[in-house]
Amino acid sequence: MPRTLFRTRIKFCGLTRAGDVRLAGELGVDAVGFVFAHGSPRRVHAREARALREALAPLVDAVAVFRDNTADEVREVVREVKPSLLQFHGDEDDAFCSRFDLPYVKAVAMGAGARVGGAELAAAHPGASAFLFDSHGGGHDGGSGRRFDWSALPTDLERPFLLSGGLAPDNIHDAVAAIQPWGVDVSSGIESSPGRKDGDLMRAFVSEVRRADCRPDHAPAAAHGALR
Ligand SMILES: O=C(O)c1ccccc1N[C@@H]1O[C@H](COP(=O)(O)O)[C@@H](O)[C@H]1O
Repeated sequence: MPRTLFRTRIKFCGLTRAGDVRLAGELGVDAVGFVFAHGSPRRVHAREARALREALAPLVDAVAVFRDNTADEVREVVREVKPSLLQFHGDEDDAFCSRFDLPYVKAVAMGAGARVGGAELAAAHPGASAFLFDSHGGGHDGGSGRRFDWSALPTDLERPFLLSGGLAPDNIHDAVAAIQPWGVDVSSGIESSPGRKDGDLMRAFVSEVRRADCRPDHAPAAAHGALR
């Protein structure tokens, strides 16, 4: 039976325990995120994240997640944790996101029925290596476990993107099959409580993504989240 070898990237976000970081690596996850956003129940300090990073397997990216943190806070994290990618979830502009000499992902607020154009996003953040569509906005925070209306995703985005917001083992197969994003990002959907990941849910999430990747119609050329 022919299989299309297209692999959706997976990021697990909001890890706070070394055991969860180790398991993410063993499951073949591409990246783990450490949250430095003030007010998040998953927030870790730079020193804690540095210790967590030591539990990370080789070839797995560490992503530092911010929401309107100061430049000094971002610099401290970059120095201590040495992330390979930054993720900005607030109102940061391109000049701010670009000043740390690391690739960055810009989160786009899709809450409250927001609609955005791909060209508009690329113009606002020309330095972004990818965009991440999440359900925050309209009074809701990131990491809330809420979904947004996927039909609002821009169709003209010529940049890889990550799908996020309310993803979980019971909906991720259909999400990947329908949207074919470059990658997916999950936090609440693999947790037993904020910051504490559940091994069974982590395993089930990865295996459901891979099940979707193995669909015969999952072709990279058709994927609108693919690199061009
Ligand atoms: O996870 C958080 O607490 C968080 C706080 C502030 C900004 C972003 C945050 N996480 C991001 O939220 C989504 C995942 O949300 P969900 O719980 O799976 O619905 C993801 O992009 C995280 O990076």
